[in-house]
Amino acid sequence: MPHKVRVLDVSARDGLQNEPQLVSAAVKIELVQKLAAVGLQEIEVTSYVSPKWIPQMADNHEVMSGLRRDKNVKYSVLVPNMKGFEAAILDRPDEIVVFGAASEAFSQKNINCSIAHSVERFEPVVQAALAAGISVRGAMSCTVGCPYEGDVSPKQVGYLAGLLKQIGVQRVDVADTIGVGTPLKVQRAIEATLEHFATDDISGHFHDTYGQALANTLASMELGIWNFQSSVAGLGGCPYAKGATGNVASEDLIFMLHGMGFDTGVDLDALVDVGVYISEKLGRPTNSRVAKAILNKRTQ
Ligand SMILES: CC(C)(COP(=O)([O-])OP(=O)([O-])OC[C@H]1O[C@@H](n2cnc3c(N)ncnc32)[C@H](O)[C@@H]1OP(=O)([O-])[O-])[C@@H](O)C(=O)NCCC(=O)NCCSC(=O)C[C@@](C)(O)CC(=O)[O-]
Repeated sequence: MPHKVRVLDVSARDGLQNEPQLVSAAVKIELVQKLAAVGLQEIEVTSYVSPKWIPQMADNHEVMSGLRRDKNVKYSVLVPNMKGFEAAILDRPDEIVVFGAASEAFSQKNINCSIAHSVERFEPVVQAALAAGISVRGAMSCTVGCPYEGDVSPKQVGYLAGLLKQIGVQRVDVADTIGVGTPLKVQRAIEATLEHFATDDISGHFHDTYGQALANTLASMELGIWNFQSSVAGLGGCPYAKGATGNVASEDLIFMLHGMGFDTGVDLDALVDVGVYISEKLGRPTNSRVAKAILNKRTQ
């Protein structure tokens, strides 16, 4: 078991990117500010991708430049290529995220190129970011299962992790994009990643489609992993992973971690209110079971 944990909230990016109705930049800014105010130290804010592919993220500049930044918070953004990097750098993110996939089919659907080509595209982005003093994370989608190919082997995960390491990516996310992972499969994916990255440099990013995300979190912790990503109110999904639901809810993850005696630095009650804020803006109830329980208790 690790001695500490860190939670990175991805709701403003992963959580909202799949929403069919455009959410205003003002609401996104408010969401990010509220997440920082309740104690989250890492927040994924937006992505600099093609607005034709992901219209919800077209306001990336407006959102990033509209933030009142907290110096204790690391603000990250997704960047798929140099065009995205050139736009992102104007907004001075603390970290950029290049995003690849362990499955060829998902790579093609998501970023319109093969795994090998994606890494060629990432290389100058990584070099430019590091030269500018910006940290670089690599997201690895479909590390246990792919919506197009089915099971994904640890060998495929190790292949991508090795390529990302070679081009200078500093830390990586092991993502279960469609939430089909179960604890032992997730451990195999993490072990394949550990051949290239240190325990401290690996995060778990688990979608909760089949209700396995917390079990997968615990299984990752058994391997010493202590960085996890989640989304307030359990928002999220990728437009290229149909049927997959949101990330594990930040409220659920933090409730579990607090229950295990970890200090996340996050005020859970206040985080529940952030989930209520964004859920009301989206016009539907929260997906977080912990938030529902806390809200029920408040009305008793
Ligand atoms: C990667 C590309 C851009 C390649 O897209 P492409 O069509 O192959 O690229 P292209 O270079 O041929 O350019 C085509 C058009 O896109 C424009 N373009 C090109 N690049 C950019 C850019 N950076 N920003 C803005 N515009 C851009 C470019 O200027 C051109 O515009 P046009 O001349 O047709 O008007 C495209 O496929 C894309 O944007 N895909 C979006 C992928 C995405 O955002 N997916 C969701 C995030 S990943 C995820 O959710 C998974 C994760 C991370 O959460 C982990 C997990 O759970 O799995």
